Amino acid sequence: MCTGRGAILGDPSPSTTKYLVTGACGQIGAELVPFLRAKVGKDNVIASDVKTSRSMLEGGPFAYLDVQDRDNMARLILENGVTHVVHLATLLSAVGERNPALALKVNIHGCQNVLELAAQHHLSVYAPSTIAVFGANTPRHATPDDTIMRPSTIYGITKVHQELLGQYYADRHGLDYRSIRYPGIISSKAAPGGGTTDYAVEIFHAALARGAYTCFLSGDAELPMMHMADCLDATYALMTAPREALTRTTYNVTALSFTPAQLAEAIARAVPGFAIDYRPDFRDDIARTWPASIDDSAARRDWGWRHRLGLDELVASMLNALRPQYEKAAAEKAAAAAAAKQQQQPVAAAA
Ligand SMILES: NC(=O)c1ccc[n+]([C@@H]2O[C@H](COP(=O)([O-])OP(=O)(O)OC[C@H]3O[C@@H](n4cnc5c(N)ncnc54)[C@H](O)[C@@H]3O)[C@@H](O)[C@H]2O)c1
Ligand SMILES: C[C@@H](O)[C@H](N)C(=O)O
Repeated sequence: MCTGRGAILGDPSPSTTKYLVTGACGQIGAELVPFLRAKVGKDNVIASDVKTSRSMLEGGPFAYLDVQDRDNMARLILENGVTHVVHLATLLSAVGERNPALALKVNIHGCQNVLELAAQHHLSVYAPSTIAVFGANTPRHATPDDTIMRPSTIYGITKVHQELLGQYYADRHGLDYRSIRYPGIISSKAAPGGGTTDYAVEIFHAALARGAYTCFLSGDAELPMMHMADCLDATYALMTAPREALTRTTYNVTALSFTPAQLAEAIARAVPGFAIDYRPDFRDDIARTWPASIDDSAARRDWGWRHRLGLDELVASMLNALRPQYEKAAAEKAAAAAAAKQQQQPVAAAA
């Protein structure tokens, strides 16, 4: 049996659209799921993952789904009348290098299951790709959409596979498959899941907690980046763009590029005395193979992509979002220390 709706991503009308989001509890899903629910109604977005959180359970429908389990994925799709799959379940670059066998299984089989079921049941698919599809012999500056793709990480290899397979299903089966090659995504809600660009989130927590950060990339490792607010806007813009406006299945998208040293300087302007030092590890070697900047002119031309946050706005947004939790923690710590001191005083006086 097919659900047979022939859904297209460009038609997000609340009455016909039902999203299944895989890997929904990760850095991007934790914000994309509420964002989509605000657009199409909470019951029309089924979140799924192999882990969960209180906010995910309270926010709307949630199902356990290991993307390697094709039968369970099929059951969820058919029982819920799913029309669109947003496929986020992936092992990122650093965790992928630590466990390549698992990354191959989750990333390759997960993507194959999504695409096969989508073709069979006439669903649409949005599945992000990444700058990790590029490699050491790709042009590093203003990297175009179509260029050399010989990645050095298992993550990058699985994402090239995803891009090619998505294109294949679009060509051979008319599948509405859409993808953005995200740069590093910077956000304040969920922690990043183990990538090379994670430093650009960790640094804000360290600045507020300790006023100092030891970076696992070198100071001059320039990479393309984007704030989550821009990531959500770009994602929804591509998902809802009219199909006839699109000239490709996978688009480069970026907002800005910076090095760890430049980010640290911008943070120090807002957190006086903030200091950074560098202890590069294997992730620095990965970063050296990725683009420093991206040409996203096709996205800007075809579906009107425009980013909103530059470096200073991004830094201000992250610090404003995170500061209350660190101020609360500091106040609680001070209150606990004062209470402990008070308890000790009568003992000291009696002695
Ligand atoms: N965050 C970024 O900076 C970034 C950049 C480029 C591309 N992307 C892409 O965006 C997508 C989402 O990335 P993210 O940053 O949210 O990743 P993440 O690591 O934060 O989240 C991935 C989620 O997948 C889940 N997962 C792992 N194995 C699973 C399995 N077998 N079945 C089901 N779920 C499983 C994890 O529990 C986790 O919640 C990925 O396709 C990634 O390649 C992310
Ligand atoms: C860039 C991206 O795909 C992810 N943030 C990683 O570093 O692995």
